[in-house]
Amino acid sequence: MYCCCWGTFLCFQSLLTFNEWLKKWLLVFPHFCLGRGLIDMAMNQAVTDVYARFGEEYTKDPFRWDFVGKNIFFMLVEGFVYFTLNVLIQYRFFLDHWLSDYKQTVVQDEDDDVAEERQRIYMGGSKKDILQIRDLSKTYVGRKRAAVDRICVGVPTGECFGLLGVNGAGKTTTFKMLTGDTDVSFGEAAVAGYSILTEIHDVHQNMGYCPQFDAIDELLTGREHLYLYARLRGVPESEIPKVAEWGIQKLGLTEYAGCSAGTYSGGNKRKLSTAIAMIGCPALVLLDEPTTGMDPHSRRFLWNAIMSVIQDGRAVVLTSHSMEECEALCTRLAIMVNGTFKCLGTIQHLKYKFGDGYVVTMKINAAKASLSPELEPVESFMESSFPGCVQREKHYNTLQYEIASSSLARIFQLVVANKDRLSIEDYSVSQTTLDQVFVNFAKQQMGEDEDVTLHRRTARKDMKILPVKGK
Ligand SMILES: Nc1ncnc2c1ncn2[C@@H]1O[C@H](COP(=O)(O)OP(=O)(O)OP(=O)(O)O)[C@@H](O)[C@H]1O
Repeated sequence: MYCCCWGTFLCFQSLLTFNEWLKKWLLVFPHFCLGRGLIDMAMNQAVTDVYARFGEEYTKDPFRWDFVGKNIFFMLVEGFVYFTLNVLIQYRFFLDHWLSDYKQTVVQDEDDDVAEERQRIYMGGSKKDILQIRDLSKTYVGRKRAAVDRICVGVPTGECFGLLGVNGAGKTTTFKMLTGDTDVSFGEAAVAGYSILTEIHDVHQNMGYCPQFDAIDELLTGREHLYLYARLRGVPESEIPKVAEWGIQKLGLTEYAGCSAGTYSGGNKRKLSTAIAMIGCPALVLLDEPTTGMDPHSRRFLWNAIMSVIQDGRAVVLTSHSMEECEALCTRLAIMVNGTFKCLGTIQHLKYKFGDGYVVTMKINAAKASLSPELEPVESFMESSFPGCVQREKHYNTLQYEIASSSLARIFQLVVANKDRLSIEDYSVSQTTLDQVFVNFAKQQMGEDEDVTLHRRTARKDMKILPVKGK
């Protein structure tokens, strides 16, 4: 019995000590200080009431240190400390220091156009560009590999810059960093001279964004959306109806402008999202796959709207999985793989540099109607005239070759000169499509986690499906 009581007492003592210790340590939380202070004051009032019932006076100074004084003191100190901490976090004070290692790693195996653009940005050559991106990077928490890895680009006025890449390449993450939707892990970017790190409100004033998934309110009509966003963008009240009507006309939404957006088809929602991005004439318009789900007519309508933005001397950054769209709109483009730019330049330049050269298709005549066309002479002619050419297809009377290292004029010259001798009925010469260039790069994203470098034409053949050698 004695032991049991002694044990309980000891346990009680240690609990009391623990309680005292906890009451001290929990003072670092302002919520605890406030709560504890209020409880102590309430208890003090209860004790005063009890004393009063017995006709005695009980007064205790509430500001005493061991009463509410320490709680008030800690709350004051914490208010100052936490506010300072908040400001430092807001302005990325710690992040910049923690991530300083990022700066020191060198980008390896970079395409020369991408490296040239990087140098241009480093040397300050993009000062006049509407969008300047310098080493912009993002690594999501829990991810080993960066979703966006030190990309550099400058987009001048009057340019439509295309950002291509397979799913997961990092296009949307880039947009999210530019719009402030997600934190930047490293690097910086500026829109119309305003930094996305420190002047995001000014950035928003100069930027329109059409996100990949329509951010629209199902209950508002198309017109109401445009009114709302025009107001948010700071369009003067008297001009809002005019601006909203402009958006409705521009994107062909006249018929649906009065209907609630919840009833819109997928394509019309995209149109509305694009109209919202364009409202108020921002200097930079970011469009994340704006034509997804649109019919060809609407798509062309939207292309015209995008063209008018470029002609206005503003800039557009566009992501799309339609090469046709990129060919129609983009003045320059970059293909993103695993968060990095693998190539950058005009479409023609990329086709020439990374494309498979030219594709020659020939139809061969039979010497007599009863005989099969003779393909061997044409095959030996192609192999001797264009060493290294690759036979892509061989059918009954058709041959198709891929010629990497020859000029268009030489191909025409040789084929025309030997046309009759080789019984070539007709032929066509076409350049590599942007699709082929894209597919070559896309293979890298689908491959191993480790980056694979794509070199110019010499290395390109390694990546191709083996040609048909149907002899
Ligand atoms: N919130 C997130 N948390 C963790 N990882 C993410 C998050 N968002 C994107 N990622 C990862 O970052 C990488 C890039 O994704 P992102 O959405 O930017 O690609 P994308 O090029 O826009 O693809 P898509 O063409 O499908 O839109 C992917 O590997 C993706 O899984």
